[in-house]
Order: sequence, then C-alpha cells, then structure tokens
Amino acid sequence: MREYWSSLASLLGVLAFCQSLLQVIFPPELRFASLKFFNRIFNVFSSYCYFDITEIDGVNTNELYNAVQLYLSSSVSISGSRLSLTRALNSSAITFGLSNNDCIYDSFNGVAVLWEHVVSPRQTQTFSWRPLPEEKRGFTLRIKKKDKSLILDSYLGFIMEKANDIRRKNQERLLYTNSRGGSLDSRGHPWESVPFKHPSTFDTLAIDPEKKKEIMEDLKDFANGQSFYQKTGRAWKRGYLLYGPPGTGKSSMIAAMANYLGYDIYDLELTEVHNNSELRKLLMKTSSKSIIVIEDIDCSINLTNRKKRNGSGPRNNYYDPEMRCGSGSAASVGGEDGNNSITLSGLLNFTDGLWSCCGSERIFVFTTNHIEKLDPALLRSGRMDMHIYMSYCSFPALLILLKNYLEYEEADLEDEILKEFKEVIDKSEMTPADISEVLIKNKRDKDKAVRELLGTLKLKAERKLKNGGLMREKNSDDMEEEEQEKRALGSPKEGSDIEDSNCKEGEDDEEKIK
Ligand SMILES: Nc1ncnc2c1ncn2[C@@H]1O[C@H](COP(=O)(O)OP(=O)(O)OP(=O)(O)O)[C@@H](O)[C@H]1O
Ligand SMILES: [Mg+2]
Repeated sequence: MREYWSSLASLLGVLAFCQSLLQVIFPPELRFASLKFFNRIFNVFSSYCYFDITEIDGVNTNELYNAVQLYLSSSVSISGSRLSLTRALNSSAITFGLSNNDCIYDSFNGVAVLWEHVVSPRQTQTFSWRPLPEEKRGFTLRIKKKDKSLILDSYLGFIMEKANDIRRKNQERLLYTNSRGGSLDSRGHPWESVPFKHPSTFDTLAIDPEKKKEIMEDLKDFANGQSFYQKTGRAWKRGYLLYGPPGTGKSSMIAAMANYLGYDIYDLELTEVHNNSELRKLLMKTSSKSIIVIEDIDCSINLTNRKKRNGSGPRNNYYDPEMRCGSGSAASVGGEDGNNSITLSGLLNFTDGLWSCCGSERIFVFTTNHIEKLDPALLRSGRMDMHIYMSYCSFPALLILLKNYLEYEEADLEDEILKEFKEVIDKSEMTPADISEVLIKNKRDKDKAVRELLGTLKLKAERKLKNGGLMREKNSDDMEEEEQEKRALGSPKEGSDIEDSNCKEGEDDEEKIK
C-alpha cells in the first residue's frame, strides 16, 4: 500500500513539473495561439471536419440552430436515452430535444453524421441591447471531409425544410376571417383569427374512396410540387371548386384538406369586401401554406358583370337560392371596374392575376350549390383546376358513415341488409348530413340505428319514385293539354322546335286543299 502511495506521489510530482515546464515554454499570452496551432495540426491529419451552429449569431437568433433542434427532435425521440422536453407557445405538441452535451448519429443519403449539443456557461456579459441567455448553446456537426460538399449542399436545406414541416404540424393552425369589414387591427392586419380545431379528416369524410384517393394525391402532389411549379413557370397555387347539394360535405372537405396538409384557412366573406383594391390587400396579407375559401360563391357576388346574361339560366334543382342568399346579400357591382364595389374581374385577378402570386403554396377553394350559375371565366382550368362534385350519399360513402358512427365494418352487417342498402341508397337521394342525423339519433342502439336508417332510405326512395312518376304524369298531361289547345286554335305553339315543321305541314295542307 505504501508503495502505491509513493508511486502516485511521484506521478503527481512529474505532472506538476510538466505543467510548470509548459508554462515556461508557453506563457499565457501564447497559450491560446499554441492551442489553435495544435488544433490545426490535428485537423490536417484528421479525416473529420466540424461545423458549429450557435444559438445566437451576434445578436440575432440563428434560424439554423432552431431548425436543427426541431429536426433532431423527430429522430431523437426514438434513439435518445436522455431527452429534454419542451412545449412552445401556441404549439399543440411536445417536442423532444437532445440533452446538454449529448450526441446523436444521423444519416443522410447513406452518409453518417454526428451531432453534439454543446452547452457551456456564458462568460461575463458584455454590453448587449438584448439580454443574452446564461448558457451558450450550439450544435456541432461532425462529418467526414470527403462528404463535406454533399452535406453542405443538400443536408442543411433538407433540415430547414423538415423543420418547417414539423413546426407547421406542431403549431396550432388558425382560421382567419375578414368579418371586421375593411377595418384593420392594431398591427394593421385585416384578418381576425381563431384557433382552427375542426375534427374533419379524409378518414371521416364519406365520399367514394376512389375520388377521395384522387383528391388526396392531388393535394400531396401540389404540396410537394415546388420544383415542378418552378420548372414549368407556373404560380404555385391550385384551385378547387366544390359543388353539390347542401349537406354533402363541402365545408367538411375544406377542413379535411386543411388538416391533411397542415395549412391555415382564410375564410373570405366577399360581402364584407367593399372594392377590388380591398380584396387585393386581403390577399397580400395571407400567408403561404394556406387555403383561401369563398363559400357559396354564387351568393357572395353578382357574377354577371363580366358577361351579360339573359337571366333565364337553368333553375336550381336543390332549393330556392333566394331563400339562402337573400335578395341583398350579394356584393354590389358598380360597373366593370367600379371603385365602390367588387367585380368579377377583381375576383378573377384575385385568384389568377399577378397579385395572386405575391405568396406561394396557396390553395383557393370555392364552394357552390349551383355550378350552373357561375361565369365560365371562373370555371376555366388554371383557375379552378379541379371541379369536385359532392354527391348524395353513395353505397361506399354509407359504409364509411356506418364505420364512423356505429363502428360497423361491412362484414359486421348481414348480407341481406347490405343488399337492401345497395338497392335503395342511390334512389333515396339522401345526403351524408341527413344520414348522419339518423345515426346520431340512435347511436346508443346500433341495430335500431341500422333498421331506422334502412326504413328512412326506403321511405325516401319510394317518395322520390312517386314524385318522379307524378312529374312524368304531369308533364305528359301538360303536353296533352297543349296538343288539344293547339288543335283547337289550329296553330302551332310559338317558339318551339316543332313550330317550323308544323307550319310547313299546315302550308302543305293548305296547298293541297287549294
Ligand atoms: N361527405 C360527408 N362525410 C362526412 N360527414 C358529412 C359529409 N357530408 C356532410 N356531413 C356531415 O353533415 C354536416 C354538414 O356538412 P357540411 O357543412 O360539410 O355540408 P356542406 O356541403 O358544406 O353544406 P352547405 O352546402 O349547406 O354548406 C357536417 O357536420 C358533417 O358532419
Ligand atoms: Mg358548407
């Protein structure tokens, strides 16, 4: 034991001697430079290179530091053993982080990299306009020298993109409205926002699975299509027109789109916009990665100012538009480019003009119950790229509703019942909203819900059939009456196609009589 202590003492003596020798050779003023020198020599022979990404770059927060932190949070949660947890303001999720002075390996395109989270106490604060944190934080990236170009060219860009995605997913999304009219808030913002918490998703949306898949793919292609839009010289935006009877899921579809892509929604109330320049200002204040919605476009604005219409267009099949729109609800129109009103050309510029490109990655969605009332200029492709018909409930859509509301899979239902559903569903012309109501009402007793739904569908189908028959009878009675009137008057009905041929026949007869 004594020997052990004596050898330890002599070792300490040697160390003390070496230290004093080093101090003589490298006085304090040279020590830093000599360390740097040795470091350089070490670096020349090392196969690695290192990049420091500090949290604060001068006085500004380093965006790249935040991005790396977020990016690593997505992989660290799986592989790390000691993690730091944070929940940012306005965030809906907890993020994992690398603990102080901990390391994690990552790989990119088959290249391995090492990240170290370096935290050290900050030395006495020099004067600064803004208080600095007590700790100096930063990430050190270690990569092989031969991989340097690959990593710097694409890896850091990839991290920034990924971090933006994560931020968007974690961040509470917002629903904006311009219901304040043209007035601005204290920050000069024309939009008011509330957290957007609509639970509708593509899983809960009852539409044909084929159609659903097509829409989802289109949305994904759009969201990932930055390089495509750049390459083809197109503005990075897309338009969807959702049309169909009320209660078929148009608004639910918009919410599902926003939830799927993680976009904010701007619900534009056109009746609150006073003129085209106000519309443009609203557009300029929307952010990228957002859906700009105009609901019931046929009711929001008088769309007849670009091209005169004769007013005798096809009547709606669903319900009386006057009841829904009200006579004075449409935004007024003051001539082709009125100063005190919003015009169709203003709206077209909003979606398609140069101003529409002042941001990027934006989706425009218009909804209507009456597509036939819209100006063709609004419908041309490029403006509204996809026209989506939201139909009455079909059999595949019904199966989705049964699963959502009653947790019934197709296999849980008897073949006989499925067959009956298949037979009546299309004839009944019931909307998913109507069907949901029946299911919600009876959700405590699933079998009763199915029975009652089947009964309602049959009843509706019968009524439709009867009404259809009556209409047909009425039409044929009307035609019969018209024929009789014609015969009594001895002249054909004005303006009909038959008119010309009847005239000719009449003339021929007269000639024959002569
Ligand atoms: N396709 C659908 N899938 C799932 N639920 C639906 C669907 N369509 C309607 N619903 C249900 O009916 C309710 C009304 O639907 P929604 O508001 O989306 O209809 P809409 O087509 O926008 O009607 P409107 O034309 O009157 O605005 C929703 O709350 C939703 O629960
Ligand atoms: Mg709606």
